[in-house]
Amino acid sequence: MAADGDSVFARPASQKPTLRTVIKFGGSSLATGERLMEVGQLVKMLISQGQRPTMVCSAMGKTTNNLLSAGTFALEEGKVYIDAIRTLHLTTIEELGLGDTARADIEGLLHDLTELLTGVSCLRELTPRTRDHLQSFGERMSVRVMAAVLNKLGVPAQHFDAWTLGLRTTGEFGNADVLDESYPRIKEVMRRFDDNCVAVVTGFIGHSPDGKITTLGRGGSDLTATVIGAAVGADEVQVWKDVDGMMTADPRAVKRAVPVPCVSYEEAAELAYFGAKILHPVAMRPAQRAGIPVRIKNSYNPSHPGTFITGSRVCGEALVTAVTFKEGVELIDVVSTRMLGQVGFLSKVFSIFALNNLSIDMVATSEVSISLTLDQSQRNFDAKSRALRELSEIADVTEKFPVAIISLIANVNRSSEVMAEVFGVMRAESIHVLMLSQGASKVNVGLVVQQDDLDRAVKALHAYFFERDGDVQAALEANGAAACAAAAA
Ligand SMILES: Nc1ncnc2c1ncn2[C@@H]1O[C@H](COP(=O)(O)OP(=O)(O)O)[C@@H](O)[C@H]1O
Ligand SMILES: N[C@@H](CC(=O)OP(=O)(O)O)C(=O)O
Repeated sequence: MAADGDSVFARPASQKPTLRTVIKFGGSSLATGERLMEVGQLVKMLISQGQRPTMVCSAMGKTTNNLLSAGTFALEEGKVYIDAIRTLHLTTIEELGLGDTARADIEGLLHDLTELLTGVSCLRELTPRTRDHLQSFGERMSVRVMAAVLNKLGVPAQHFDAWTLGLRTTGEFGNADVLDESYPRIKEVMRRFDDNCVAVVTGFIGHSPDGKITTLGRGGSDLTATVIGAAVGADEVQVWKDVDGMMTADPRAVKRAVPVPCVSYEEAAELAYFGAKILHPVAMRPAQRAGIPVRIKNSYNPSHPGTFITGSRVCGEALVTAVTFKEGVELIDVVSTRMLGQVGFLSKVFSIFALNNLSIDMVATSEVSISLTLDQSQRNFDAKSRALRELSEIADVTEKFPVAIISLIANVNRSSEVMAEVFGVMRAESIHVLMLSQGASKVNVGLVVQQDDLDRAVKALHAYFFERDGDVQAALEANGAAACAAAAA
Protein backbone atom coordinates (compact mmCIF):
# COMPACT_ATOMS: atom_id res chain seq x y z
CA MET A 1 0.00 0.00 0.00
CA ALA A 2 1.99 2.98 -1.22
CA ALA A 3 0.51 6.36 -2.03
CA ASP A 4 2.29 8.87 -4.21
CA GLY A 5 2.08 12.40 -2.86
CA ASP A 6 -0.30 13.67 -0.19
CA SER A 7 -3.17 11.49 0.89
CA VAL A 8 -6.44 12.46 -0.74
CA PHE A 9 -8.02 12.02 2.66
CA ALA A 10 -6.06 14.91 4.15
CA ARG A 11 -8.23 18.04 3.98
CA PRO A 12 -9.10 21.02 6.15
CA ALA A 13 -11.20 20.26 9.23
CA SER A 14 -14.08 22.30 7.80
CA GLN A 15 -14.36 19.81 4.92
CA LYS A 16 -14.18 16.65 7.03
CA PRO A 17 -15.87 13.77 5.19
CA THR A 18 -19.23 12.79 6.50
CA LEU A 19 -20.58 10.09 4.18
CA ARG A 20 -19.55 6.48 4.92
CA THR A 21 -20.23 4.58 1.70
CA VAL A 22 -19.76 1.20 0.10
CA ILE A 23 -19.19 1.61 -3.64
CA LYS A 24 -19.56 -1.45 -5.83
CA PHE A 25 -18.24 -1.63 -9.40
CA GLY A 26 -19.40 -4.45 -11.66
CA GLY A 27 -17.64 -6.12 -14.56
CA SER A 28 -19.26 -3.67 -16.99
CA SER A 29 -17.47 -0.79 -15.21
CA LEU A 30 -14.13 -2.62 -15.01
CA ALA A 31 -13.82 -3.98 -18.53
CA THR A 32 -10.42 -2.55 -19.53
CA GLY A 33 -7.35 -0.79 -18.14
CA GLU A 34 -8.71 2.50 -19.41
CA ARG A 35 -11.96 1.89 -17.53
CA LEU A 36 -10.08 1.02 -14.33
CA MET A 37 -8.26 4.33 -14.57
CA GLU A 38 -11.57 6.19 -15.05
CA VAL A 39 -13.08 4.35 -12.10
CA GLY A 40 -9.98 5.22 -10.05
CA GLN A 41 -10.46 8.90 -10.91
CA LEU A 42 -14.12 8.60 -10.00
CA VAL A 43 -13.23 7.13 -6.58
CA LYS A 44 -10.81 9.98 -6.06
CA MET A 45 -13.56 12.46 -6.91
CA LEU A 46 -16.03 10.79 -4.51
CA ILE A 47 -13.44 11.06 -1.73
CA SER A 48 -12.85 14.71 -2.55
CA GLN A 49 -16.62 15.23 -2.27
CA GLY A 50 -16.56 13.90 1.27
CA GLN A 51 -17.09 10.15 0.96
CA ARG A 52 -15.22 7.51 3.01
CA PRO A 53 -15.70 4.58 0.68
CA THR A 54 -15.14 0.86 0.97
CA MET A 55 -14.91 -0.50 -2.54
CA VAL A 56 -16.34 -3.83 -3.72
CA CYS A 57 -15.25 -5.10 -7.14
CA SER A 58 -16.52 -7.76 -9.49
CA ALA A 59 -14.26 -9.53 -11.96
CA MET A 60 -13.00 -7.45 -14.91
CA GLY A 61 -15.35 -7.48 -17.94
CA LYS A 62 -16.39 -10.99 -18.92
CA THR A 63 -13.75 -12.75 -16.80
CA THR A 64 -16.25 -14.90 -14.85
CA ASN A 65 -17.72 -16.22 -18.12
CA ASN A 66 -14.20 -16.81 -19.46
CA LEU A 67 -13.25 -18.73 -16.31
CA LEU A 68 -16.34 -20.92 -16.63
CA SER A 69 -15.55 -21.55 -20.31
CA ALA A 70 -11.96 -22.46 -19.38
CA GLY A 71 -13.36 -24.94 -16.84
CA THR A 72 -15.63 -26.55 -19.42
CA PHE A 73 -12.77 -26.66 -21.95
CA ALA A 74 -10.47 -28.38 -19.44
CA LEU A 75 -13.22 -30.83 -18.55
CA GLU A 76 -14.29 -31.69 -22.08
CA GLU A 77 -11.10 -31.22 -24.12
CA GLY A 78 -8.51 -31.94 -21.43
CA LYS A 79 -6.68 -28.67 -22.20
CA VAL A 80 -5.85 -25.53 -20.25
CA TYR A 81 -6.66 -22.33 -22.12
CA ILE A 82 -6.61 -19.01 -20.24
CA ASP A 83 -5.04 -16.67 -22.80
CA ALA A 84 -7.84 -14.05 -22.75
CA ILE A 85 -7.81 -13.89 -18.94
CA ARG A 86 -4.00 -13.68 -18.76
CA THR A 87 -3.79 -11.04 -21.49
CA LEU A 88 -6.51 -8.81 -20.00
CA HIS A 89 -4.91 -8.66 -16.55
CA LEU A 90 -1.24 -8.52 -17.51
CA THR A 91 -1.80 -6.01 -20.30
CA THR A 92 -3.74 -3.79 -17.91
CA ILE A 93 -0.85 -3.86 -15.45
CA GLU A 94 1.62 -3.16 -18.24
CA GLU A 95 -0.38 -0.35 -19.87
CA LEU A 96 -1.07 1.42 -16.59
CA GLY A 97 2.47 0.91 -15.25
CA LEU A 98 1.15 -0.64 -12.03
CA GLY A 99 4.50 -2.08 -10.98
CA ASP A 100 6.12 -5.33 -9.93
CA THR A 101 4.03 -6.14 -6.86
CA ALA A 102 0.76 -6.10 -8.81
CA ARG A 103 2.37 -8.13 -11.61
CA ALA A 104 3.73 -10.72 -9.15
CA ASP A 105 0.32 -10.96 -7.41
CA ILE A 106 -1.46 -11.61 -10.70
CA GLU A 107 1.18 -14.03 -11.98
CA GLY A 108 0.87 -15.96 -8.73
CA LEU A 109 -2.90 -16.24 -9.16
CA LEU A 110 -2.57 -17.17 -12.87
CA HIS A 111 -0.17 -19.92 -11.80
CA ASP A 112 -2.70 -21.26 -9.24
CA LEU A 113 -5.47 -21.03 -11.83
CA THR A 114 -3.39 -23.02 -14.32
CA GLU A 115 -2.76 -25.70 -11.68
CA LEU A 116 -6.45 -25.92 -10.85
CA LEU A 117 -7.40 -26.30 -14.53
CA THR A 118 -4.63 -28.85 -15.05
CA GLY A 119 -6.24 -30.86 -12.24
CA VAL A 120 -9.64 -30.57 -13.93
CA SER A 121 -8.19 -31.64 -17.29
CA CYS A 122 -6.39 -34.66 -15.79
CA LEU A 123 -9.26 -35.89 -13.65
CA ARG A 124 -11.94 -34.87 -16.16
CA GLU A 125 -14.00 -33.75 -13.20
CA LEU A 126 -15.37 -30.30 -12.35
CA THR A 127 -17.34 -30.42 -9.11
CA PRO A 128 -19.50 -27.51 -7.86
CA ARG A 129 -16.82 -26.84 -5.24
CA THR A 130 -14.05 -26.67 -7.86
CA ARG A 131 -16.24 -24.49 -10.08
CA ASP A 132 -16.61 -21.94 -7.27
CA HIS A 133 -12.87 -22.01 -6.60
CA LEU A 134 -12.33 -21.48 -10.33
CA GLN A 135 -14.69 -18.47 -10.52
CA SER A 136 -13.08 -16.83 -7.49
CA PHE A 137 -9.94 -16.00 -9.50
CA GLY A 138 -11.76 -13.21 -11.37
CA GLU A 139 -12.55 -11.12 -8.28
CA ARG A 140 -9.25 -12.02 -6.57
CA MET A 141 -7.35 -10.61 -9.56
CA SER A 142 -9.53 -7.53 -10.09
CA VAL A 143 -9.14 -6.24 -6.49
CA ARG A 144 -5.36 -6.53 -6.70
CA VAL A 145 -5.28 -4.59 -9.95
CA MET A 146 -7.83 -2.00 -8.72
CA ALA A 147 -5.97 -1.36 -5.45
CA ALA A 148 -2.77 -0.83 -7.47
CA VAL A 149 -4.61 1.64 -9.73
CA LEU A 150 -5.83 3.63 -6.71
CA ASN A 151 -2.36 3.67 -5.17
CA LYS A 152 -0.96 4.86 -8.49
CA LEU A 153 -3.47 7.74 -8.41
CA GLY A 154 -2.36 8.69 -4.90
CA VAL A 155 -5.32 7.11 -3.13
CA PRO A 156 -4.08 4.79 -0.35
CA ALA A 157 -5.77 1.44 -0.96
CA GLN A 158 -5.46 -2.17 0.13
CA HIS A 159 -7.03 -5.25 -1.44
CA PHE A 160 -8.96 -7.86 0.56
CA ASP A 161 -10.35 -11.28 -0.27
CA ALA A 162 -13.78 -11.06 1.36
CA TRP A 163 -13.13 -13.99 3.71
CA THR A 164 -10.25 -12.13 5.32
CA LEU A 165 -12.84 -9.54 6.38
CA GLY A 166 -14.96 -12.36 7.84
CA LEU A 167 -17.51 -13.00 5.08
CA ARG A 168 -18.83 -16.51 5.83
CA THR A 169 -21.44 -18.34 3.81
CA THR A 170 -23.35 -21.60 3.75
CA GLY A 171 -21.63 -24.40 1.87
CA GLU A 172 -24.09 -24.27 -1.02
CA PHE A 173 -21.63 -23.99 -3.90
CA GLY A 174 -22.81 -21.77 -6.74
CA ASN A 175 -25.53 -20.10 -4.71
CA ALA A 176 -24.29 -19.70 -1.14
CA ASP A 177 -26.12 -17.64 1.45
CA VAL A 178 -24.29 -15.14 3.65
CA LEU A 179 -24.25 -16.29 7.30
CA ASP A 180 -25.34 -13.82 9.98
CA GLU A 181 -22.07 -14.31 11.86
CA SER A 182 -20.40 -12.39 8.99
CA TYR A 183 -21.83 -9.04 10.10
CA PRO A 184 -20.09 -8.67 13.50
CA ARG A 185 -16.89 -10.15 12.08
CA ILE A 186 -16.77 -7.66 9.18
CA LYS A 187 -17.67 -4.81 11.53
CA GLU A 188 -14.80 -5.71 13.83
CA VAL A 189 -12.19 -6.09 11.07
CA MET A 190 -13.28 -2.86 9.40
CA ARG A 191 -13.25 -1.02 12.74
CA ARG A 192 -9.56 -1.76 13.02
CA PHE A 193 -8.84 -0.85 9.40
CA ASP A 194 -7.12 2.47 8.69
CA ASP A 195 -9.79 5.04 7.90
CA ASN A 196 -7.41 6.85 5.57
CA CYS A 197 -7.15 3.91 3.23
CA VAL A 198 -9.70 2.44 0.81
CA ALA A 199 -10.40 -1.26 1.36
CA VAL A 200 -10.88 -2.86 -2.07
CA VAL A 201 -12.87 -6.05 -1.42
CA THR A 202 -13.74 -8.99 -3.66
CA GLY A 203 -17.43 -9.21 -4.48
CA PHE A 204 -19.24 -12.48 -5.19
CA ILE A 205 -17.07 -14.84 -3.08
CA GLY A 206 -16.82 -16.01 0.51
CA HIS A 207 -15.77 -18.93 2.65
CA SER A 208 -17.98 -21.75 3.91
CA PRO A 209 -17.66 -22.53 7.64
CA ASP A 210 -15.05 -25.20 6.78
CA GLY A 211 -12.97 -22.71 4.78
CA LYS A 212 -13.93 -23.67 1.21
CA ILE A 213 -14.38 -20.91 -1.38
CA THR A 214 -18.04 -20.34 -2.27
CA THR A 215 -19.86 -17.99 -4.65
CA LEU A 216 -23.08 -16.05 -4.03
CA GLY A 217 -24.68 -16.73 -7.42
CA ARG A 218 -24.16 -14.76 -10.62
CA GLY A 219 -24.17 -11.03 -10.02
CA GLY A 220 -23.44 -11.71 -6.32
CA SER A 221 -21.10 -8.72 -5.86
CA ASP A 222 -24.16 -6.51 -5.34
CA LEU A 223 -24.95 -8.69 -2.33
CA THR A 224 -21.39 -8.43 -1.00
CA ALA A 225 -21.74 -4.65 -1.16
CA THR A 226 -24.97 -4.51 0.83
CA VAL A 227 -23.66 -7.05 3.36
CA ILE A 228 -20.58 -4.90 3.99
CA GLY A 229 -22.74 -1.77 4.03
CA ALA A 230 -25.00 -3.30 6.67
CA ALA A 231 -22.04 -4.61 8.70
CA VAL A 232 -20.25 -1.27 8.91
CA GLY A 233 -23.45 0.79 9.20
CA ALA A 234 -22.75 2.72 5.99
CA ASP A 235 -24.75 5.83 5.16
CA GLU A 236 -25.27 4.59 1.63
CA VAL A 237 -24.40 1.72 -0.71
CA GLN A 238 -23.71 2.78 -4.29
CA VAL A 239 -23.92 0.20 -7.04
CA TRP A 240 -22.09 1.56 -10.08
CA LYS A 241 -23.27 0.07 -13.41
CA ASP A 242 -23.19 0.90 -17.11
CA VAL A 243 -26.72 2.35 -17.25
CA ASP A 244 -28.37 5.44 -15.71
CA GLY A 245 -30.04 3.41 -12.96
CA MET A 246 -32.91 0.97 -12.85
CA MET A 247 -34.89 1.52 -16.03
CA THR A 248 -38.59 1.22 -16.82
CA ALA A 249 -37.62 -1.92 -18.82
CA ASP A 250 -34.47 -3.76 -19.89
CA PRO A 251 -32.91 -1.18 -22.24
CA ARG A 252 -31.72 -4.00 -24.50
CA ALA A 253 -35.32 -5.07 -25.11
CA VAL A 254 -37.06 -1.68 -25.03
CA LYS A 255 -35.11 1.12 -26.65
CA ARG A 256 -37.30 3.84 -25.10
CA ALA A 257 -36.80 2.66 -21.53
CA VAL A 258 -35.86 5.46 -19.10
CA PRO A 259 -34.33 5.44 -15.62
CA VAL A 260 -36.66 5.31 -12.63
CA PRO A 261 -35.60 7.96 -10.07
CA CYS A 262 -36.55 5.88 -7.03
CA VAL A 263 -38.01 2.56 -5.96
CA SER A 264 -38.56 0.78 -2.66
CA TYR A 265 -36.43 -2.19 -1.53
CA GLU A 266 -39.39 -4.47 -2.26
CA GLU A 267 -39.81 -3.13 -5.78
CA ALA A 268 -36.09 -3.45 -6.52
CA ALA A 269 -36.03 -7.01 -5.18
CA GLU A 270 -39.11 -8.04 -7.18
CA LEU A 271 -37.67 -6.47 -10.31
CA ALA A 272 -34.41 -8.35 -9.83
CA TYR A 273 -36.13 -11.63 -9.00
CA PHE A 274 -38.43 -11.38 -11.98
CA GLY A 275 -35.71 -10.92 -14.53
CA ALA A 276 -34.19 -7.41 -14.44
CA LYS A 277 -30.53 -8.38 -14.72
CA ILE A 278 -29.44 -5.15 -13.09
CA LEU A 279 -29.35 -6.35 -9.46
CA HIS A 280 -28.77 -9.59 -7.59
CA PRO A 281 -32.20 -10.78 -6.35
CA VAL A 282 -31.30 -10.93 -2.64
CA ALA A 283 -28.98 -7.91 -2.58
CA MET A 284 -31.70 -5.69 -1.11
CA ARG A 285 -32.18 -7.83 2.02
CA PRO A 286 -29.17 -6.69 4.09
CA ALA A 287 -29.76 -3.05 3.13
CA GLN A 288 -33.44 -3.29 4.00
CA ARG A 289 -32.73 -4.97 7.36
CA ALA A 290 -30.21 -2.28 8.26
CA GLY A 291 -32.24 0.56 6.70
CA ILE A 292 -29.37 1.64 4.45
CA PRO A 293 -30.28 3.40 1.20
CA VAL A 294 -28.92 2.00 -2.05
CA ARG A 295 -28.19 4.12 -5.10
CA ILE A 296 -27.69 2.71 -8.60
CA LYS A 297 -25.32 4.95 -10.54
CA ASN A 298 -23.72 4.96 -13.99
CA SER A 299 -19.93 4.83 -13.93
CA TYR A 300 -19.96 6.04 -17.57
CA ASN A 301 -22.16 9.01 -16.64
CA PRO A 302 -21.46 9.82 -12.96
CA SER A 303 -23.36 13.11 -12.92
CA HIS A 304 -26.68 11.35 -13.59
CA PRO A 305 -28.63 10.96 -10.31
CA GLY A 306 -29.40 7.29 -11.01
CA THR A 307 -31.96 5.35 -8.98
CA PHE A 308 -32.44 5.79 -5.24
CA ILE A 309 -33.70 2.74 -3.31
CA THR A 310 -35.10 3.12 0.20
CA GLY A 311 -37.66 1.67 2.57
CA SER A 312 -40.62 3.67 1.47
CA ARG A 313 -42.16 4.22 -1.88
CA VAL A 314 -41.94 7.95 -2.41
CA CYS A 315 -42.60 8.05 -6.13
CA GLY A 316 -45.94 9.80 -5.99
CA GLU A 317 -48.84 8.26 -7.84
CA ALA A 318 -47.03 6.33 -10.55
CA LEU A 319 -49.31 3.47 -11.59
CA VAL A 320 -46.50 1.28 -12.84
CA THR A 321 -42.79 1.72 -12.08
CA ALA A 322 -41.22 -0.82 -14.41
CA VAL A 323 -41.86 -3.82 -16.64
CA THR A 324 -39.63 -6.84 -16.56
CA PHE A 325 -39.70 -10.40 -17.87
CA LYS A 326 -38.31 -13.90 -17.59
CA GLU A 327 -38.12 -16.08 -20.70
CA GLY A 328 -38.07 -19.82 -21.28
CA VAL A 329 -40.29 -20.55 -18.29
CA GLU A 330 -42.35 -23.70 -17.75
CA LEU A 331 -46.02 -23.40 -16.79
CA ILE A 332 -47.67 -26.33 -15.04
CA ASP A 333 -51.46 -26.69 -14.71
CA VAL A 334 -52.57 -29.09 -12.00
CA VAL A 335 -56.31 -29.96 -11.97
CA SER A 336 -57.64 -32.09 -9.12
CA THR A 337 -59.16 -35.47 -9.94
CA ARG A 338 -61.13 -34.82 -6.73
CA MET A 339 -59.50 -37.57 -4.73
CA LEU A 340 -58.79 -34.94 -2.07
CA GLY A 341 -60.80 -32.06 -0.60
CA GLN A 342 -59.79 -28.49 -1.39
CA VAL A 343 -57.47 -28.01 1.60
CA GLY A 344 -55.87 -31.43 1.24
CA PHE A 345 -55.39 -30.85 -2.48
CA LEU A 346 -53.55 -27.53 -2.20
CA SER A 347 -51.31 -28.66 0.63
CA LYS A 348 -50.50 -31.96 -1.13
CA VAL A 349 -49.52 -30.16 -4.34
CA PHE A 350 -47.24 -27.70 -2.55
CA SER A 351 -45.68 -30.39 -0.38
CA ILE A 352 -44.80 -32.44 -3.48
CA PHE A 353 -42.84 -29.47 -4.86
CA ALA A 354 -41.25 -28.75 -1.48
CA LEU A 355 -40.21 -32.35 -0.85
CA ASN A 356 -38.61 -32.46 -4.29
CA ASN A 357 -36.77 -29.23 -3.50
CA LEU A 358 -38.38 -27.34 -6.38
CA SER A 359 -39.16 -23.71 -5.86
CA ILE A 360 -42.17 -22.06 -7.45
CA ASP A 361 -42.07 -18.60 -9.04
CA MET A 362 -45.70 -17.72 -9.56
CA VAL A 363 -48.93 -19.37 -8.56
CA ALA A 364 -52.66 -18.91 -9.22
CA THR A 365 -55.26 -21.18 -7.62
CA SER A 366 -58.94 -21.95 -7.90
CA GLU A 367 -60.78 -24.45 -5.73
CA VAL A 368 -59.61 -27.51 -7.60
CA SER A 369 -56.81 -26.32 -9.85
CA ILE A 370 -53.43 -24.72 -9.54
CA SER A 371 -51.34 -23.06 -12.22
CA LEU A 372 -47.73 -22.45 -11.34
CA THR A 373 -44.40 -21.63 -12.89
CA LEU A 374 -41.12 -23.20 -11.81
CA ASP A 375 -38.04 -21.16 -10.98
CA GLN A 376 -35.86 -21.67 -14.05
CA SER A 377 -32.57 -21.37 -12.18
CA GLN A 378 -33.13 -24.92 -10.94
CA ARG A 379 -32.25 -27.30 -13.71
CA ASN A 380 -33.00 -30.43 -11.72
CA PHE A 381 -34.85 -32.47 -14.35
CA ASP A 382 -34.93 -35.61 -12.19
CA ALA A 383 -36.64 -33.78 -9.34
CA LYS A 384 -39.14 -32.23 -11.75
CA SER A 385 -40.02 -35.58 -13.35
CA ARG A 386 -40.43 -37.11 -9.91
CA ALA A 387 -42.73 -34.28 -8.79
CA LEU A 388 -44.87 -34.53 -11.94
CA ARG A 389 -45.18 -38.30 -11.47
CA GLU A 390 -46.34 -37.84 -7.87
CA LEU A 391 -48.78 -35.10 -8.90
CA SER A 392 -50.31 -37.29 -11.60
CA GLU A 393 -51.54 -39.62 -8.84
CA ILE A 394 -53.96 -36.95 -7.57
CA ALA A 395 -54.44 -34.64 -10.53
CA ASP A 396 -54.38 -34.13 -14.28
CA VAL A 397 -51.13 -32.36 -15.07
CA THR A 398 -50.30 -30.41 -18.22
CA GLU A 399 -47.05 -28.60 -19.01
CA LYS A 400 -46.61 -25.59 -21.30
CA PHE A 401 -43.11 -24.68 -22.45
CA PRO A 402 -41.74 -22.21 -23.31
CA VAL A 403 -43.79 -19.42 -21.79
CA ALA A 404 -42.68 -16.08 -20.35
CA ILE A 405 -43.50 -14.23 -17.15
CA ILE A 406 -44.02 -10.49 -17.47
CA SER A 407 -43.92 -8.62 -14.16
CA LEU A 408 -45.14 -5.12 -13.59
CA ILE A 409 -43.87 -3.36 -10.53
CA ALA A 410 -47.02 -1.48 -9.68
CA ASN A 411 -48.61 0.85 -7.16
CA VAL A 412 -50.06 -1.34 -4.37
CA ASN A 413 -52.94 1.00 -3.80
CA ARG A 414 -54.14 0.86 -7.40
CA SER A 415 -53.71 -2.79 -8.33
CA SER A 416 -57.26 -3.18 -9.72
CA GLU A 417 -56.63 -0.28 -12.06
CA VAL A 418 -53.33 -1.84 -13.13
CA MET A 419 -55.00 -5.18 -13.85
CA ALA A 420 -57.77 -3.50 -15.86
CA GLU A 421 -55.29 -1.52 -17.93
CA VAL A 422 -53.01 -4.51 -18.50
CA PHE A 423 -55.95 -6.52 -19.81
CA GLY A 424 -56.95 -3.60 -22.04
CA VAL A 425 -53.48 -3.58 -23.59
CA MET A 426 -53.42 -7.36 -24.00
CA ARG A 427 -56.86 -7.34 -25.62
CA ALA A 428 -55.86 -4.56 -28.01
CA GLU A 429 -52.82 -6.63 -29.01
CA SER A 430 -54.84 -9.89 -29.17
CA ILE A 431 -52.40 -11.51 -26.75
CA HIS A 432 -53.76 -14.41 -24.74
CA VAL A 433 -52.86 -14.23 -21.03
CA LEU A 434 -52.26 -17.77 -19.74
CA MET A 435 -52.13 -16.85 -16.06
CA LEU A 436 -52.30 -13.80 -13.82
CA SER A 437 -51.07 -13.32 -10.29
CA GLN A 438 -50.41 -10.58 -7.78
CA GLY A 439 -47.37 -11.28 -5.61
CA ALA A 440 -47.67 -11.48 -1.83
CA SER A 441 -45.58 -8.31 -1.52
CA LYS A 442 -48.32 -6.65 -3.60
CA VAL A 443 -45.81 -4.62 -5.58
CA ASN A 444 -45.75 -7.11 -8.39
CA VAL A 445 -48.46 -8.00 -10.89
CA GLY A 446 -47.37 -10.97 -12.96
CA LEU A 447 -48.78 -12.39 -16.15
CA VAL A 448 -47.76 -15.39 -18.17
CA VAL A 449 -47.88 -15.26 -21.98
CA GLN A 450 -46.66 -17.51 -24.77
CA GLN A 451 -42.95 -17.00 -25.43
CA ASP A 452 -43.76 -15.90 -29.01
CA ASP A 453 -45.94 -13.05 -27.71
CA LEU A 454 -43.35 -11.77 -25.23
CA ASP A 455 -41.60 -9.08 -27.25
CA ARG A 456 -44.87 -7.60 -28.52
CA ALA A 457 -46.45 -7.70 -25.05
CA VAL A 458 -43.51 -6.00 -23.29
CA LYS A 459 -43.25 -3.27 -25.93
CA ALA A 460 -47.02 -2.65 -25.86
CA LEU A 461 -47.14 -2.47 -22.05
CA HIS A 462 -44.13 -0.14 -21.95
CA ALA A 463 -45.64 2.07 -24.63
CA TYR A 464 -48.95 2.20 -22.76
CA PHE A 465 -47.59 2.97 -19.31
CA PHE A 466 -44.57 5.11 -20.18
CA GLU A 467 -44.76 6.44 -23.73
CA ARG A 468 -48.32 7.61 -24.18
CA ASP A 469 -47.47 11.27 -24.56
CA GLY A 470 -44.82 10.47 -27.12
CA ASP A 471 -42.19 11.66 -24.67
CA VAL A 472 -41.17 8.93 -22.28
CA GLN A 473 -39.50 11.11 -19.70
CA ALA A 474 -42.44 13.49 -19.63
CA ALA A 475 -44.83 10.59 -19.12
CA LEU A 476 -42.73 9.26 -16.28
CA GLU A 477 -42.61 12.65 -14.63
CA ALA A 478 -46.35 13.07 -15.06
CA ASN A 479 -46.64 9.76 -13.22
CA GLY A 480 -45.04 11.31 -10.19
CA ALA A 481 -41.37 10.48 -10.65
CA ALA A 482 -40.42 14.13 -10.40
CA ALA A 483 -41.78 14.17 -6.86
CA CYS A 484 -39.60 11.20 -6.12
CA ALA A 485 -36.46 12.81 -7.53
CA ALA A 486 -37.09 15.75 -5.27
CA ALA A 487 -37.55 13.44 -2.29
CA ALA A 488 -34.30 11.63 -3.06
CA ALA A 489 -32.26 14.80 -3.52
N1 LIG B 1 -34.73 -2.80 -15.74
C1 LIG B 1 -33.43 -2.65 -16.03
N2 LIG B 1 -32.81 -1.49 -15.76
C2 LIG B 1 -31.51 -1.30 -16.03
N3 LIG B 1 -30.71 -2.23 -16.58
C3 LIG B 1 -31.26 -3.43 -16.86
C4 LIG B 1 -32.63 -3.69 -16.60
N4 LIG B 1 -32.88 -4.95 -16.98
C5 LIG B 1 -31.74 -5.44 -17.45
N5 LIG B 1 -30.74 -4.54 -17.39
C6 LIG B 1 -29.35 -4.76 -17.85
O1 LIG B 1 -28.48 -4.84 -16.70
C7 LIG B 1 -27.19 -4.39 -17.12
C8 LIG B 1 -26.36 -4.04 -15.89
O2 LIG B 1 -26.19 -5.17 -15.08
P1 LIG B 1 -24.79 -5.97 -15.08
O3 LIG B 1 -24.31 -6.17 -16.49
O4 LIG B 1 -24.93 -7.15 -14.21
O5 LIG B 1 -23.87 -4.87 -14.42
P2 LIG B 1 -22.52 -5.05 -13.63
O6 LIG B 1 -21.70 -6.08 -14.36
O7 LIG B 1 -21.92 -3.70 -13.70
O8 LIG B 1 -22.90 -5.44 -12.25
C9 LIG B 1 -27.49 -3.23 -18.01
O9 LIG B 1 -26.44 -3.03 -18.93
C10 LIG B 1 -28.80 -3.61 -18.68
O10 LIG B 1 -28.57 -4.10 -19.97
N1 LIG C 1 -18.28 -11.73 -11.50
C1 LIG C 1 -19.50 -12.33 -11.03
C2 LIG C 1 -20.14 -11.55 -9.92
C3 LIG C 1 -20.76 -10.23 -10.26
O1 LIG C 1 -21.43 -9.64 -9.41
O2 LIG C 1 -20.56 -9.71 -11.47
P1 LIG C 1 -21.22 -8.32 -12.03
O3 LIG C 1 -21.22 -7.31 -10.92
O4 LIG C 1 -20.33 -7.92 -13.16
O5 LIG C 1 -22.63 -8.63 -12.48
C4 LIG C 1 -20.46 -12.58 -12.19
O6 LIG C 1 -20.09 -12.30 -13.32
O7 LIG C 1 -21.53 -13.08 -11.96
